[in-house]
Amino acid sequence: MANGGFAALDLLDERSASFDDAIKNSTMVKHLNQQEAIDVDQTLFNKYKFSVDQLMELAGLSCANVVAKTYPKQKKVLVCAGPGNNGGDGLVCARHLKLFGFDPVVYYPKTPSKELYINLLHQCKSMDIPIIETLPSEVNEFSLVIDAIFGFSYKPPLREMFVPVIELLKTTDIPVVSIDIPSGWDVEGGPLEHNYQPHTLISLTAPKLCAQKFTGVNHFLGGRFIPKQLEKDYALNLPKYEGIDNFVKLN
Ligand SMILES: NC(=O)C1=CN([C@@H]2O[C@H](COP(=O)(O)OP(=O)(O)OC[C@H]3O[C@@H](n4cnc5c(N)ncnc54)[C@H](O)[C@@H]3O)[C@@H](O)[C@H]2O)[C@H](O)CC1
Ligand SMILES: [K+]
Repeated sequence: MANGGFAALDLLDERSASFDDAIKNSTMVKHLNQQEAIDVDQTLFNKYKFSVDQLMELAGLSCANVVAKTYPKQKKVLVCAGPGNNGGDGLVCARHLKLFGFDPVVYYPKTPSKELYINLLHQCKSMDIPIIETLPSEVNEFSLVIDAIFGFSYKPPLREMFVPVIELLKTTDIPVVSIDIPSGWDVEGGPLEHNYQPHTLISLTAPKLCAQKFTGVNHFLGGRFIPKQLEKDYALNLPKYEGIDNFVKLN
Protein backbone atom coordinates (compact mmCIF):
# COMPACT_ATOMS: atom_id res chain seq x y z
CA MET A 1 0.00 0.00 0.00
CA ALA A 2 2.76 2.39 1.09
CA ASN A 3 4.55 1.69 -2.19
CA GLY A 4 1.44 2.36 -4.24
CA GLY A 5 2.08 6.10 -4.43
CA PHE A 6 5.69 5.64 -5.49
CA ALA A 7 4.71 3.02 -8.09
CA ALA A 8 2.17 5.45 -9.54
CA LEU A 9 4.78 8.23 -9.60
CA ASP A 10 7.27 5.89 -11.30
CA LEU A 11 4.66 5.07 -13.91
CA LEU A 12 3.97 8.77 -14.48
CA ASP A 13 7.71 9.44 -14.80
CA GLU A 14 8.02 6.60 -17.29
CA ARG A 15 5.09 7.90 -19.33
CA SER A 16 6.34 11.46 -19.42
CA ALA A 17 9.84 10.22 -20.32
CA SER A 18 8.49 8.32 -23.33
CA PHE A 19 6.35 11.36 -24.26
CA ASP A 20 9.48 13.54 -24.02
CA ASP A 21 11.38 11.06 -26.20
CA ALA A 22 8.65 11.12 -28.82
CA ILE A 23 8.60 14.95 -28.88
CA LYS A 24 12.41 15.02 -29.10
CA ASN A 25 12.30 12.49 -31.96
CA SER A 26 9.77 14.48 -33.95
CA THR A 27 11.52 17.84 -33.56
CA MET A 28 15.10 16.74 -34.14
CA VAL A 29 14.71 14.68 -37.29
CA LYS A 30 15.22 16.47 -40.60
CA HIS A 31 12.21 16.93 -42.86
CA LEU A 32 13.15 16.54 -46.53
CA ASN A 33 11.94 18.60 -49.46
CA GLN A 34 10.98 16.72 -52.63
CA GLN A 35 14.39 17.07 -54.29
CA GLU A 36 16.23 15.95 -51.13
CA ALA A 37 14.00 12.86 -50.89
CA ILE A 38 14.82 11.98 -54.52
CA ASP A 39 18.54 12.63 -53.91
CA VAL A 40 18.68 10.38 -50.82
CA ASP A 41 16.92 7.66 -52.80
CA GLN A 42 19.37 7.98 -55.70
CA THR A 43 22.36 7.99 -53.32
CA LEU A 44 21.16 4.71 -51.81
CA PHE A 45 21.02 3.16 -55.27
CA ASN A 46 24.09 4.72 -56.90
CA LYS A 47 26.61 5.23 -54.11
CA TYR A 48 25.58 2.45 -51.71
CA LYS A 49 24.52 -0.03 -54.43
CA PHE A 50 21.24 -1.05 -52.88
CA SER A 51 18.66 -2.42 -55.29
CA VAL A 52 15.13 -1.06 -55.26
CA ASP A 53 13.59 -4.43 -54.32
CA GLN A 54 15.88 -4.69 -51.28
CA LEU A 55 14.79 -1.32 -49.93
CA MET A 56 11.16 -1.87 -50.86
CA GLU A 57 11.09 -5.14 -48.96
CA LEU A 58 12.47 -3.44 -45.83
CA ALA A 59 10.15 -0.45 -46.24
CA GLY A 60 7.05 -2.60 -46.80
CA LEU A 61 7.93 -4.92 -43.93
CA SER A 62 8.32 -1.99 -41.53
CA CYS A 63 4.87 -0.74 -42.60
CA ALA A 64 3.33 -4.19 -42.00
CA ASN A 65 4.94 -4.24 -38.55
CA VAL A 66 3.49 -0.83 -37.70
CA VAL A 67 0.03 -1.96 -38.81
CA ALA A 68 0.19 -5.27 -36.92
CA LYS A 69 1.31 -3.50 -33.75
CA THR A 70 -1.10 -0.55 -33.98
CA TYR A 71 -4.22 -2.28 -35.33
CA PRO A 72 -3.93 -5.91 -34.15
CA LYS A 73 -7.68 -6.54 -34.37
CA GLN A 74 -8.41 -4.79 -37.69
CA LYS A 75 -7.77 -7.80 -39.89
CA LYS A 76 -9.78 -6.93 -42.98
CA VAL A 77 -7.49 -4.48 -44.79
CA LEU A 78 -7.95 -2.71 -48.12
CA VAL A 79 -4.49 -1.94 -49.53
CA CYS A 80 -4.67 0.76 -52.21
CA ALA A 81 -1.51 0.53 -54.34
CA GLY A 82 -0.44 3.09 -56.95
CA PRO A 83 1.71 2.91 -60.10
CA GLY A 84 5.17 3.67 -58.61
CA ASN A 85 7.40 2.47 -55.80
CA ASN A 86 4.99 3.67 -53.13
CA GLY A 87 2.53 1.17 -54.61
CA GLY A 88 5.34 -1.42 -54.48
CA ASP A 89 5.73 -0.77 -50.74
CA GLY A 90 1.98 -1.39 -50.46
CA LEU A 91 2.24 -4.76 -52.23
CA VAL A 92 5.10 -5.85 -49.95
CA CYS A 93 3.15 -4.66 -46.91
CA ALA A 94 0.06 -6.65 -48.03
CA ARG A 95 2.17 -9.82 -48.42
CA HIS A 96 3.63 -9.52 -44.91
CA LEU A 97 0.23 -8.69 -43.40
CA LYS A 98 -1.11 -11.90 -44.92
CA LEU A 99 1.74 -13.83 -43.25
CA PHE A 100 0.86 -12.10 -39.95
CA GLY A 101 -2.71 -13.44 -40.14
CA PHE A 102 -4.42 -10.37 -41.61
CA ASP A 103 -6.87 -10.55 -44.50
CA PRO A 104 -5.69 -8.00 -47.10
CA VAL A 105 -7.32 -7.18 -50.44
CA VAL A 106 -5.22 -5.16 -52.90
CA TYR A 107 -6.76 -2.47 -55.07
CA TYR A 108 -4.32 -2.02 -57.99
CA PRO A 109 -5.94 0.16 -60.66
CA LYS A 110 -3.08 0.45 -63.18
CA THR A 111 -1.80 -2.60 -65.08
CA PRO A 112 1.96 -2.69 -64.47
CA SER A 113 4.56 -3.06 -67.21
CA LYS A 114 7.69 -3.13 -64.97
CA GLU A 115 8.95 -6.58 -63.99
CA LEU A 116 9.32 -5.50 -60.34
CA TYR A 117 5.61 -4.73 -59.93
CA ILE A 118 4.51 -7.71 -62.07
CA ASN A 119 6.49 -9.99 -59.73
CA LEU A 120 5.18 -8.35 -56.55
CA LEU A 121 1.61 -8.74 -57.82
CA HIS A 122 2.33 -12.37 -58.72
CA GLN A 123 3.61 -13.00 -55.18
CA CYS A 124 0.43 -11.53 -53.70
CA LYS A 125 -1.79 -13.61 -55.99
CA SER A 126 0.22 -16.75 -55.16
CA MET A 127 -0.54 -16.10 -51.50
CA ASP A 128 -4.29 -15.88 -52.14
CA ILE A 129 -4.47 -12.12 -51.74
CA PRO A 130 -7.33 -10.89 -53.95
CA ILE A 131 -6.30 -8.18 -56.45
CA ILE A 132 -9.06 -5.86 -57.65
CA GLU A 133 -8.94 -3.16 -60.35
CA THR A 134 -12.04 -1.25 -59.39
CA LEU A 135 -12.86 0.05 -55.95
CA PRO A 136 -15.32 -2.08 -54.00
CA SER A 137 -18.79 -0.54 -53.83
CA GLU A 138 -18.95 -1.38 -50.13
CA VAL A 139 -15.79 -0.38 -48.27
CA ASN A 140 -17.40 -0.69 -44.86
CA GLU A 141 -16.61 -4.41 -44.88
CA PHE A 142 -12.98 -3.31 -44.30
CA SER A 143 -11.66 -2.17 -40.94
CA LEU A 144 -8.51 -0.47 -42.22
CA VAL A 145 -7.35 1.21 -45.44
CA ILE A 146 -3.68 1.37 -46.40
CA ASP A 147 -2.80 4.25 -48.67
CA ALA A 148 0.11 3.33 -50.93
CA ILE A 149 -1.04 5.33 -53.96
CA PHE A 150 1.65 8.05 -54.22
CA GLY A 151 4.88 8.79 -52.38
CA PHE A 152 7.49 11.50 -52.73
CA SER A 153 7.36 11.68 -56.56
CA TYR A 154 3.73 12.90 -56.70
CA LYS A 155 3.27 16.07 -58.75
CA PRO A 156 -0.16 17.73 -58.79
CA PRO A 157 -2.64 18.00 -60.43
CA LEU A 158 -4.14 14.57 -59.84
CA ARG A 159 -4.79 12.56 -62.99
CA GLU A 160 -8.37 11.38 -63.61
CA MET A 161 -7.98 7.64 -62.95
CA PHE A 162 -6.87 8.25 -59.33
CA VAL A 163 -9.69 10.64 -58.42
CA PRO A 164 -12.01 7.94 -56.96
CA VAL A 165 -9.38 6.43 -54.65
CA ILE A 166 -8.22 9.83 -53.36
CA GLU A 167 -11.91 10.72 -52.76
CA LEU A 168 -12.22 7.49 -50.76
CA LEU A 169 -9.20 8.39 -48.62
CA LYS A 170 -10.66 11.84 -48.00
CA THR A 171 -14.17 10.73 -47.08
CA THR A 172 -13.99 7.30 -45.45
CA ASP A 173 -14.67 6.81 -41.73
CA ILE A 174 -12.38 3.78 -41.71
CA PRO A 175 -8.89 4.58 -40.35
CA VAL A 176 -6.38 5.29 -43.10
CA VAL A 177 -2.69 4.41 -42.79
CA SER A 178 -0.60 6.39 -45.29
CA ILE A 179 2.76 5.08 -46.44
CA ASP A 180 5.39 7.84 -46.71
CA ILE A 181 3.03 10.64 -47.88
CA PRO A 182 -0.75 10.99 -47.54
CA SER A 183 -1.64 10.50 -51.23
CA GLY A 184 -2.74 13.64 -53.00
CA TRP A 185 -0.90 15.87 -50.52
CA ASP A 186 1.75 18.18 -51.86
CA VAL A 187 5.08 16.62 -50.82
CA GLU A 188 6.22 19.93 -49.33
CA GLY A 189 3.04 21.97 -48.75
CA GLY A 190 0.85 19.20 -47.32
CA PRO A 191 -2.94 18.95 -47.66
CA LEU A 192 -3.42 21.94 -49.98
CA GLU A 193 -5.61 20.48 -52.71
CA HIS A 194 -6.71 17.31 -50.91
CA ASN A 195 -7.48 18.29 -47.39
CA TYR A 196 -7.74 15.21 -45.19
CA GLN A 197 -5.77 13.64 -42.37
CA PRO A 198 -4.91 9.93 -42.25
CA HIS A 199 -5.18 8.21 -38.86
CA THR A 200 -1.55 7.08 -39.13
CA LEU A 201 1.39 8.28 -41.21
CA ILE A 202 4.45 6.05 -41.71
CA SER A 203 7.29 8.21 -43.04
CA LEU A 204 10.05 6.21 -44.72
CA THR A 205 13.79 6.94 -44.38
CA ALA A 206 13.09 10.47 -43.09
CA PRO A 207 9.87 12.51 -42.94
CA LYS A 208 9.12 14.83 -45.85
CA LEU A 209 8.21 18.49 -45.29
CA CYS A 210 4.46 17.75 -45.59
CA ALA A 211 4.65 15.62 -42.43
CA GLN A 212 4.83 18.88 -40.44
CA LYS A 213 1.14 19.36 -41.38
CA PHE A 214 0.13 15.92 -40.09
CA THR A 215 -2.37 16.20 -37.25
CA GLY A 216 -3.61 12.60 -37.26
CA VAL A 217 -3.10 10.18 -34.39
CA ASN A 218 0.17 8.27 -35.00
CA HIS A 219 3.33 9.28 -36.82
CA PHE A 220 5.96 6.57 -37.25
CA LEU A 221 9.27 6.42 -39.06
CA GLY A 222 10.05 3.15 -40.88
CA GLY A 223 12.60 1.95 -43.42
CA ARG A 224 15.55 1.38 -41.12
CA PHE A 225 18.22 0.96 -43.77
CA ILE A 226 20.19 4.21 -43.84
CA PRO A 227 23.98 3.86 -43.51
CA LYS A 228 25.47 6.13 -40.83
CA GLN A 229 27.59 8.01 -43.37
CA LEU A 230 24.56 8.85 -45.52
CA GLU A 231 22.71 10.04 -42.41
CA LYS A 232 25.64 12.37 -41.65
CA ASP A 233 26.03 13.61 -45.24
CA TYR A 234 22.37 14.68 -45.37
CA ALA A 235 22.25 15.77 -41.69
CA LEU A 236 19.15 13.60 -41.26
CA ASN A 237 19.41 13.46 -37.49
CA LEU A 238 17.40 10.25 -37.34
CA PRO A 239 15.74 9.22 -34.06
CA LYS A 240 16.96 6.23 -32.12
CA TYR A 241 15.33 2.94 -33.10
CA GLU A 242 14.93 0.69 -30.05
CA GLY A 243 16.82 -2.61 -30.15
CA ILE A 244 15.92 -4.56 -33.29
CA ASP A 245 12.74 -2.55 -34.07
CA ASN A 246 12.36 -1.45 -37.68
CA PHE A 247 10.07 1.50 -36.85
CA VAL A 248 10.02 4.26 -34.27
CA LYS A 249 7.21 6.54 -33.08
CA LEU A 250 7.68 10.23 -33.84
CA ASN A 251 4.69 11.71 -31.99
N1 LIG B 1 14.53 5.76 -50.14
C1 LIG B 1 13.37 5.39 -49.71
O1 LIG B 1 12.92 5.84 -48.70
C2 LIG B 1 12.61 4.42 -50.49
C3 LIG B 1 11.28 4.66 -50.69
N2 LIG B 1 10.49 3.88 -51.44
C4 LIG B 1 9.16 4.30 -51.79
O2 LIG B 1 9.20 4.87 -53.08
C5 LIG B 1 8.39 6.04 -53.10
C6 LIG B 1 8.74 6.90 -54.25
O3 LIG B 1 8.55 6.12 -55.40
P1 LIG B 1 8.49 6.68 -56.88
O4 LIG B 1 8.38 5.51 -57.78
O5 LIG B 1 9.62 7.62 -57.09
O6 LIG B 1 7.19 7.53 -56.95
P2 LIG B 1 5.71 7.45 -56.36
O7 LIG B 1 5.36 6.07 -55.95
O8 LIG B 1 5.61 8.54 -55.39
O9 LIG B 1 4.81 7.85 -57.61
C7 LIG B 1 5.24 7.80 -58.94
C8 LIG B 1 4.06 7.37 -59.81
O10 LIG B 1 2.96 8.25 -59.62
C9 LIG B 1 2.58 8.85 -60.83
N3 LIG B 1 2.11 10.21 -60.58
C10 LIG B 1 2.84 11.25 -60.15
N4 LIG B 1 2.06 12.35 -60.04
C11 LIG B 1 0.80 11.99 -60.44
C12 LIG B 1 -0.43 12.68 -60.59
N5 LIG B 1 -0.55 13.96 -60.32
N6 LIG B 1 -1.51 11.99 -60.97
C13 LIG B 1 -1.44 10.67 -61.26
N7 LIG B 1 -0.27 9.96 -61.18
C14 LIG B 1 0.83 10.62 -60.77
C15 LIG B 1 3.82 8.79 -61.70
O11 LIG B 1 3.48 8.82 -63.07
C16 LIG B 1 4.43 7.47 -61.28
O12 LIG B 1 3.79 6.39 -61.95
C17 LIG B 1 8.60 6.62 -51.74
O13 LIG B 1 7.63 7.58 -51.39
C18 LIG B 1 8.54 5.37 -50.88
O14 LIG B 1 7.22 5.02 -50.59
C19 LIG B 1 11.04 2.62 -52.00
O15 LIG B 1 10.13 1.60 -51.88
C20 LIG B 1 12.28 2.16 -51.27
C21 LIG B 1 13.30 3.23 -51.07
K1 LIG C 1 0.95 7.11 -49.82
